[in-house]
Amino acid sequence: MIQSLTRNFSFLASHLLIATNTKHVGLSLYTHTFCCRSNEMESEIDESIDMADYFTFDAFSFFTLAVDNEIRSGTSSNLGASPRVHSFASMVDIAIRSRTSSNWETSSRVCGFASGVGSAIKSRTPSNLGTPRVHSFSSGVDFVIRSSSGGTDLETSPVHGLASEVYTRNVAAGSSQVPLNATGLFVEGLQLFSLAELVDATDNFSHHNKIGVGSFGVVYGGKLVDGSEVAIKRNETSSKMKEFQKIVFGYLLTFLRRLHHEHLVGLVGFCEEKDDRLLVYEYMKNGSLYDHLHHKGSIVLNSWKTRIKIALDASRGIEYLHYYAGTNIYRAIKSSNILLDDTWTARVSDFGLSSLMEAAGTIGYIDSEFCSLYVLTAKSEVYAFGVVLLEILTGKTPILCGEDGSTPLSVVEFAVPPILAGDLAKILDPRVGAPRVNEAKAVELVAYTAIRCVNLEGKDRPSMAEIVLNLEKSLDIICDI
Ligand SMILES: Nc1ncnc2c1ncn2[C@@H]1O[C@H](COP(=O)(O)OP(=O)(O)OP(=O)(O)O)[C@@H](O)[C@H]1O
Repeated sequence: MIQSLTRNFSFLASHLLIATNTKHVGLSLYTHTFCCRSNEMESEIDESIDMADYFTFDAFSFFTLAVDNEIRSGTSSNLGASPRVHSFASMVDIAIRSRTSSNWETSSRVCGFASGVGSAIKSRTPSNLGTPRVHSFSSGVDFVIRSSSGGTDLETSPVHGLASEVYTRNVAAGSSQVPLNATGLFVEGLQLFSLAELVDATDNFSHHNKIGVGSFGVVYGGKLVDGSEVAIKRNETSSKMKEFQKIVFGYLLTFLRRLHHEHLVGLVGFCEEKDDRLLVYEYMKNGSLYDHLHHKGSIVLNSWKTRIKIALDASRGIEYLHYYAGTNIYRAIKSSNILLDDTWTARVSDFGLSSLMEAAGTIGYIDSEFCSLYVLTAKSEVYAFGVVLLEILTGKTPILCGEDGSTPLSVVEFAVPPILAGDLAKILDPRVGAPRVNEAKAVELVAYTAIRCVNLEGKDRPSMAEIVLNLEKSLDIICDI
């Protein structure tokens, strides 16, 4: 058991390095790489590792959660019996903060931790993190990774000790399969639901309660015992996908629980029982922007002021993800992921989630530059948001079916040439009607921003901060009327 644990921990630590090595590509490609590389690693380390062994990934998540929680709590150890982990966590925190001045404050410490260990290992010189203990920890990880024999000296290594402690705690908590359930304490800020509670909330996941299907699984509307309405995403997917979701679930939660913003759809809690993994979100009563633009034809959206306000709300949510959450984990900017609450305030949903389930994005929103360079950046997300702005202006879907069997056209191809030619009126959604004289200036500013977002090269596109400024100006103009 001890050898197996150590072997698995080394396997997982190897993936930690892969994560840091691919960080520039973003999380979605990281997860893609994760899947591909995991097979290679598996055979390098021990061919007998099978899917059942993946549960230690959750043990690893548990560990990072515990460390992270310790760092944030800044109080006496929640781990109680483990002051060593507490002081280790503090040390990692200091190391991470001293290394960069900026967004570690708000970004995921787990990511920072991975980066720190990754670069210390790669340097293989006295630690560039400044603290020898971090370096020696990373050396320990390195040693375990490199050792294919599972030799006895691993039993005394700090890595083994940590892994062992994590494992013991999981078993002591009564669940070797679903450690996060047993340690809900460490998923601070999220509610842990039992499956029975969610069965009750959704009338046993009835067809009547089903509100959609996405890459994570089926979405149900439900009501909790306290009367609050929620949207519940349940992993009703293939068994292969379920295995993958099992691996990434803890990782996903560590990201999502940190993200709070008035223009993001909040994650309320989760449930993890046997093969079931469910995410419980705030309920967005008025559905998606996509549905209103392309299916429902809601009269509420038949005003330029409302459309610009929705665009601004969404841009603020994405700006938060880019700058304040310190991570480009959002790979699903599209109008179906911009949801509207009961006050018609737009909130971005699915951040993080789609990035784990998909490699690059949805057709129609994929950055033109990504198609040639295969690298996703914040500017790829700006491109996708530009497509959303064009949908808002034109009322057209991202890909327009060709008339009379002609080749389908993207909304970018449809809208950009007339805008550049100064013929904006030609492409505006007729349901809203031509902007009045004073409105025209505001709508023009949105159009001008949109075409900059969909520039072929990322360097010519604006930042999310500039987009927010332009949309604020545009809304100000229209509100002054
Ligand atoms: N919090 C929510 N409140 C209300 N409806 C929601 C909520 N989350 C999702 N939905 C609805 O459920 C449907 C499916 O959503 P989901 O986010 O799972 O997939 P998607 O965004 O359509 O696709 P993908 O997962 O590929 O991005 C959407 O049409 C959306 O309108």
